[in-house]
Amino acid sequence: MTRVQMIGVSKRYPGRGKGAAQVVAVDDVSIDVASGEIHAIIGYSGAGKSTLLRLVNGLERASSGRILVGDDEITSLPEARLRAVRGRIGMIFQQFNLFHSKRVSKNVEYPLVVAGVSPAERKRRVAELLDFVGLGDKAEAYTDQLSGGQKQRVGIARALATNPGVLLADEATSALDPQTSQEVLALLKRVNDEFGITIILITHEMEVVRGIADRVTVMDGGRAVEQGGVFDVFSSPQTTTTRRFVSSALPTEPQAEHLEQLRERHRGRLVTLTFRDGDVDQPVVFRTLAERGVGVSIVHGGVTDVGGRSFGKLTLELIGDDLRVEHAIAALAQETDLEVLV
Ligand SMILES: Nc1ncnc2c1ncn2[C@@H]1O[C@H](COP(=O)(O)OP(=O)(O)OP(=O)(O)O)[C@@H](O)[C@H]1O
Repeated sequence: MTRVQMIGVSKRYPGRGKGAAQVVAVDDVSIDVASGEIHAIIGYSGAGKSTLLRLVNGLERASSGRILVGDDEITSLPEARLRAVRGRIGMIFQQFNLFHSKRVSKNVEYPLVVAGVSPAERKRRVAELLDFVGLGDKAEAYTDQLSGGQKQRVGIARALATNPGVLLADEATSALDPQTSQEVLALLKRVNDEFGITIILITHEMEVVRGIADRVTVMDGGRAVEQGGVFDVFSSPQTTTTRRFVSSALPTEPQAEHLEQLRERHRGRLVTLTFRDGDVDQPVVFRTLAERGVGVSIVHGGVTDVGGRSFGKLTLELIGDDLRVEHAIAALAQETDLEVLV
């Protein structure tokens, strides 16, 4: 069980070219990842995600701030000690980073050879790991004979070989099709559930966060701009970056252009209701409208699952006499999160 603490971490690179300003890739980021948590770091290209991950496993040194992995302070360890600590930090990559000319078993065995494990124990462990990732029958195959999903399974088996307390995943499912991506995410969830391994995954895909993460940090321009439980962050986004992510994967209110089209087809009043994990009883909404003699049709939105809780935005067209519609809106506004689209 391993906690990972990043405290005020920054990484600055010298500017490229004479007189160029330095690049602040990571800017005063603090993230406290609890032992056994799955923490997603999300952000667009250039936000500083990969740099932060390289600082956590000590591949690069932070310019300032502290990083602790369990009891080891990565930011102050000499290189020789860092090598030992890296054995307790597994890592998987978007492009899998396997040895293509080697058999699957040799890829998985490699970290055990480096760690000086005996041949008999290596053989036992490799068989156990390949069984765990569902590739027990592929031990003698060459990795370039495998599909993308199978290659990532080999990557996961290799990352687990030395029993790490933490697994770092760098865009681990970005090169995979949606179905295979879901299978790999399910495997990562098993790694977390069965071995209690803390997982930090960086991604630009909302589906990854929505599917398996407990908490999320949103990065933008090197800074952590939002942080918290997945449901809390995505159901009430505070920054433009988070809102853009949310709108790519969760139901939203119709955006300006779409709203125009909706108005052409729907002449009644348009309102958007937000539902957060059962805080509003949907039947109550429809009963309130019916009791007030207001007709309703759903014109946009939906309800979906975020971090195991339900979240939705429904845009409704309210149809009927103006006064009745006004009263219905006033009544709903008392009980729900309602926005009148003007
Ligand atoms: N070695 C380096 N030297 C100079 N600048 C760098 C270096 N590594 C990263 N950067 C810069 O730091 C910023 C953050 O890059 P980083 O790769 O960490 O972002 P990212 O969020 O992981 O994006 P991507 O998903 O595209 O990799 C970028 O502006 C990048 O150009």
